[in-house]
Amino acid sequence: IWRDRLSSNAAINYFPFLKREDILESAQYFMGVALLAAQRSRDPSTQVGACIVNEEKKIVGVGYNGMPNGCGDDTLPWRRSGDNPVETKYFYVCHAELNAIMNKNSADLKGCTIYVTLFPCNECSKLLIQAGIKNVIYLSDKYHDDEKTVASRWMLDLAGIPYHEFIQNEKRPAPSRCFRCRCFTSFHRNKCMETTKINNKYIIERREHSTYGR
Ligand SMILES: Nc1ccn([C@H]2C[C@H](O)[C@@H](COP(=O)(O)O)O2)c(=O)n1
Repeated sequence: IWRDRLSSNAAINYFPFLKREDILESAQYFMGVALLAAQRSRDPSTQVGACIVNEEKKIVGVGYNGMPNGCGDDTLPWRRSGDNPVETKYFYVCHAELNAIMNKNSADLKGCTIYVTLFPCNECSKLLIQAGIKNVIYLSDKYHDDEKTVASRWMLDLAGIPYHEFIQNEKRPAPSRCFRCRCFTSFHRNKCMETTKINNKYIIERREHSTYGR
């Protein structure tokens, strides 16, 4: 019981190999990066972020929707509709996926996964397919029934690229704890490591103990 009451600072002295178990999952981290990137967008109605991750789970490209470089955020229109389509944003804005691909910091994107806050449109899916991206994880699908999205899904299906909605992991399972000492170090779930400090040195011994009685 007294170990339960130790502050985490004190606990690390008694259990030098103690590590945090309730860390951010990798998928949440990558979608989090995409959401953060989206906050850089100047689009007043829809901000989109994309994060491309390679097979080693390394981030290799991040982007958000914005006007092309050098074209000026204050010059081109941000509105959605107008008498003339030339006066709307749609002819100009670079999508998050395009920017994430163009910002890539690796030789190619073959086998990568893209985490994107909005389902890719048909133009973006063409880019993703041609870039060799193998998996799409999206957050919002608010244009699900638009013709562009229907065409997008068709192409992704034909190219054999799976797409999955990102599911927020709201209720995480409690991290496993040692039954006896209640520490969070999963590898000794039933094997408690007793640590004693003798002559300023930590002596660590493993003690088997039963799983009953917490
Ligand atoms: N997969 C997508 C889809 C759209 N975008 C960008 C393009 C526009 O800036 C904005 C959509 O604007 P709305 O029609 O909702 O006013 O989102 C993107 O980057 N990636």
